[in-house]
Amino acid sequence: MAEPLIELKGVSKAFGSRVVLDRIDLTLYRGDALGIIGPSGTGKSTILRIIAGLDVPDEGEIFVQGRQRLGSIDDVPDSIGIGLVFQQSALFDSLTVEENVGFYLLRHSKLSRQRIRALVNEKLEMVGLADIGDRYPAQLSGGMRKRVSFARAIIADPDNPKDRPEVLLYDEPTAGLDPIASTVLEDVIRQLQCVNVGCSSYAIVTHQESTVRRAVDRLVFLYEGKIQWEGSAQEVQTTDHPMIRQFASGSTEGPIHATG
Ligand SMILES: Nc1ncnc2c1ncn2[C@@H]1O[C@H](COP(=O)(O)OP(=O)(O)OP(=O)(O)O)[C@@H](O)[C@H]1O
Repeated sequence: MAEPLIELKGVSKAFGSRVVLDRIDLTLYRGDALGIIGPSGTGKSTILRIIAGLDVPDEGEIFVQGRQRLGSIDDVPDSIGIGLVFQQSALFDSLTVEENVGFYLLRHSKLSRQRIRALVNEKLEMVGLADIGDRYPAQLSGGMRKRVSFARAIIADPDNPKDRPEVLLYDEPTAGLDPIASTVLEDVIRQLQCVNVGCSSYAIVTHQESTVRRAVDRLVFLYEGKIQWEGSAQEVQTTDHPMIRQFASGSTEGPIHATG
């Protein structure tokens, strides 16, 4: 049995009077490629923020490698690194792509500029954007900016293994990308899981069928604050669970109510 890295037990979260998560139990195991799916506004990003320690639940417990986390990441650092790849790509407009991707290493590592440049180029190549290091964000398409911010999120100091998160959380990494660019990122996500020893598990929030197919092994379906269904990425195609069938077909008829 794989080692549980992060466990949410009875986790609830409300914003004002709106209960977004209602006593959720969810475990992320070592080696997991977990997909979190569900209609918009059902709390998928909130779960990622709670796992990352950026948000604190109103109720429930969180265990990281069996040890209870008390408070947020600012209160007590976790025993493992957890990285969150945000949904929105916030690049610095006044910096080049190379400076954006190398931003963290330029400020926080002892690596030479030359080494950082090589690492930046490697990451840009991984996301299919070689040779754009000297451009500025304004000169890129929205999809390119998204891939640059992805490259920035996965760069780490190779001389400092602690710098590389063991758990990566992806919030809609392929949203708005064309099918080929999506495939490139889905492959990178898998590659990071398999190649880098320290980066063995991830959870990914997605609405893209191709991302579920290519980058996910296990899935949970979230609706009305609860995990309504759990299964493998293959089972999502075959299950007769009415919510999954409705969600997969995009029908407005069924147990899921369209929200604004
Ligand atoms: N900081 C906050 N303050 C108030 N409400 C919030 C906050 N964060 C999230 N919410 C609300 O909580 C609900 C769940 O948001 P969340 O972003 O987790 O949903 P989601 O499932 O990731 O949605 P989507 O698929 O559209 O990205 C939404 O109704 C949202 O408006």
